[in-house]
Amino acid sequence: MSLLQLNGVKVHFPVRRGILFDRTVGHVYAVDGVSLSVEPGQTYGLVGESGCGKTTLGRAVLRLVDVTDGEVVFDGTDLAKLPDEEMRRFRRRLQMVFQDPLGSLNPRQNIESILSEGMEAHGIGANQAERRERIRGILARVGLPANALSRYPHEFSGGQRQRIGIARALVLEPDVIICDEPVSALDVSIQAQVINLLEELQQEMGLTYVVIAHDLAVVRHISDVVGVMYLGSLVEEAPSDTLYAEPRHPYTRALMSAVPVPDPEVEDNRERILLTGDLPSPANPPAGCRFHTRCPWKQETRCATDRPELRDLGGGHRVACHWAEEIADGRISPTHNAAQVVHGGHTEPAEPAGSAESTGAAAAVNTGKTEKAATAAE
Ligand SMILES: Nc1ncnc2c1ncn2[C@@H]1O[C@H](COP(=O)(O)OP(=O)(O)OP(=O)(O)O)[C@@H](O)[C@H]1O
Repeated sequence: MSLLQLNGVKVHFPVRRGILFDRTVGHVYAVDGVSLSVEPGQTYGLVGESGCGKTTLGRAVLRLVDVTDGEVVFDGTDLAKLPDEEMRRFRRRLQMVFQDPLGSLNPRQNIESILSEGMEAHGIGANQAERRERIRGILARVGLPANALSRYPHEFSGGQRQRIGIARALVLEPDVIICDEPVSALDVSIQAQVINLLEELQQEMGLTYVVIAHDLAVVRHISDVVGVMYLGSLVEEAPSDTLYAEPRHPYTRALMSAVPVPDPEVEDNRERILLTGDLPSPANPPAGCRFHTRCPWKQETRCATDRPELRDLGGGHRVACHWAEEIADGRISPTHNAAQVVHGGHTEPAEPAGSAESTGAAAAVNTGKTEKAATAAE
């Protein structure tokens, strides 16, 4: 059985107006019907552009924001509708590690006090001496010096502060840790150390992770399963290796094509899908497929009218695109009239504007390549 299962989770924030902010004039559809499951001991990676609802989804699992609709089933109990009093029993078992370690640590508390706080609240340790012993053990395990106990957050480097954030979650002996952009505030040289630490801790303690990140490289390394979010919904989900080898949703393909390849020769020749246009507002999402306004493969039928459900392609690979198979085998090519092909930074216009009806505009100059480089016309 899954340890954590989300069924149709929605988080809609009301947009209020008026002098007293008492008039609801609309909603921000931050999370709009997400279903996924996370198995015990697994890492589920959640990726997507800024504003797609990743953080809100993580916060909804912990009930830090109210769930508008849907279920958050943790270890057999739906947390979404649980009264606050009962939710307290589960709080300890679900912890979060934040992006900005300094911002999430009280600068006036020393490390012992920061780490003791949650333990006291959850009745862990009979007294302070016992709690201190436990904190010492955890600090050593996350690679911090013993004298860290009496020091303050500003005395540590960024990487050390993230280790404190991890220790703060660990002292509560959680089952699930939601890591929200755990390394994006850190130097690249430090990122791998923190990721490795998270992996080691997972193996030793049997932890289950949900790792939220905009950086595909981070998620790839650490995740068993990856879910890609766009404008409040999951558009694709697959075992990590499958997703990276065979991305099926146009948005996932665009995200992947933006990741640089370390080999300069490959990097110079590889093609990229450049998405133009801003992410639409989650307060006013497009009808039909939410990605259709930026999708190079947009079709006249269905895309603007029918919202695609996540459907199973087999082997745990799910995709929310009406045309995933046709795009994959080349039966559908990019359809817009402002296609660009980017070769290692050199931009060449494809067919002249107006050739949209020749649906192979970008494909024509991409013959034999796996990725189609294109920009959306809108
Ligand atoms: N409390 C709130 N009230 C109203 N709107 C909110 C609230 N919290 C988030 N939003 C909106 O919900 C949308 C999703 O935000 P969220 O922070 O979950 O995205 P994200 O993918 O995690 O982005 P980032 O990586 O920038 O944090 C955004 O448009 C955001 O402005």
